[in-house]
Amino acid sequence: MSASPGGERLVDHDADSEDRAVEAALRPRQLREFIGQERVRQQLDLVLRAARERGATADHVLLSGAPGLGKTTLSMIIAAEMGAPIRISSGPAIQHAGDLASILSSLQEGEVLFLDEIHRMSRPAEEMLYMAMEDFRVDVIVGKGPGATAIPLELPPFTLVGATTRAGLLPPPLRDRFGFTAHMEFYAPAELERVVHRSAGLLDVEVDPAGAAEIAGRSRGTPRIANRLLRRVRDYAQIKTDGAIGRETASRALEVYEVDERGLDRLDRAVLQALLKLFGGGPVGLSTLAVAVGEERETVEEVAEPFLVREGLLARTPRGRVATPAAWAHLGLTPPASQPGQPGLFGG
Ligand SMILES: Nc1ncnc2c1ncn2[C@@H]1O[C@H](COP(=O)(O)OP(=O)(O)OP(=O)(O)O)[C@@H](O)[C@H]1O
Repeated sequence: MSASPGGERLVDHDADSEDRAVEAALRPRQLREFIGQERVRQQLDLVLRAARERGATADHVLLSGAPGLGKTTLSMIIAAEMGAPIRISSGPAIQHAGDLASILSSLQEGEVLFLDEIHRMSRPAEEMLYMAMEDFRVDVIVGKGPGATAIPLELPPFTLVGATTRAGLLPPPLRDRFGFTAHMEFYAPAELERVVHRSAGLLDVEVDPAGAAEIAGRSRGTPRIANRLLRRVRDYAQIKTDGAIGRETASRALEVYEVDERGLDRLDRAVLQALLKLFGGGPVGLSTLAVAVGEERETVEEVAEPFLVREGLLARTPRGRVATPAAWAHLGLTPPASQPGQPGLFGG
């Protein structure tokens, strides 16, 4: 997983090393323990149960969705539900067709192969995967130049679970070879509250419903972030209070870590503040905005903006970045009255 620009952020969707160390302990192991994603769960349940009843290997599954929504967890659940072993690798780790051939040729019958970031696989490996998925066969090329020969290699039936941040990043021939595609959505606050309660139980932390709601509301719809905020609030509670987490403790702790009640962190707020206070709400060009907050253009564009756009606080327009009325309200500021004859972009 690539590190985000802009340094370590508590609200980053990607896993840091601490996350990876605890995530294994917090992962649901069975489909019925997996919180939220009702539709995906129901559909997957049917796919897996039907395959089990037929005594067959499950169809290939493509999982798409933002980092931290549970794709790795689901792939492990698929293996567990099928009573099959799992092999984990990722697109960037498979740069040569030979890398893939060696993984495929060592799979056991029915094994689940999880390929994270499958859209980042090299072209030759991708082409080898087409045949492997469809015919459970690969051609291993031996030798070079005119003397090279293709040796066909039969593979045992396996289930490929591919994960990608966007299914649209996949070439259609690859996408079409998955029998089941599931798109994972951001989680609703009530679902994240359940994630917080469940993780608190596993970590042996006491959290009341209001405390869980406070953490869930700041977690950007993402279980990984909910789990991370829970751990930071636990630290605070341990040092500053009796260790139990209620609304007050959660909100004080997250103030210390600069994650506001909507899940914005220092960088997100700096971008909004510059946009509102220095540029009257825009439109302003991305580069100008980046200079104003003292960050790289890419950091503003890739790290801060996606969440601000998703939250309806910022809009990208052909004339530049524009704050929405919700942005003014969130920072407790009043938008300037629009010029006569020049209605605001949002009808103000
Ligand atoms: N539906 C869920 N219920 C409970 N916990 C969840 C759920 N989804 C994810 N989690 C927890 O969130 C953390 C991150 O999940 P996971 O690693 O599966 O995400 P991911 O989508 O694979 O992310 P990445 O693409 O970055 O690898 C894990 O600790 C996992 O236990």
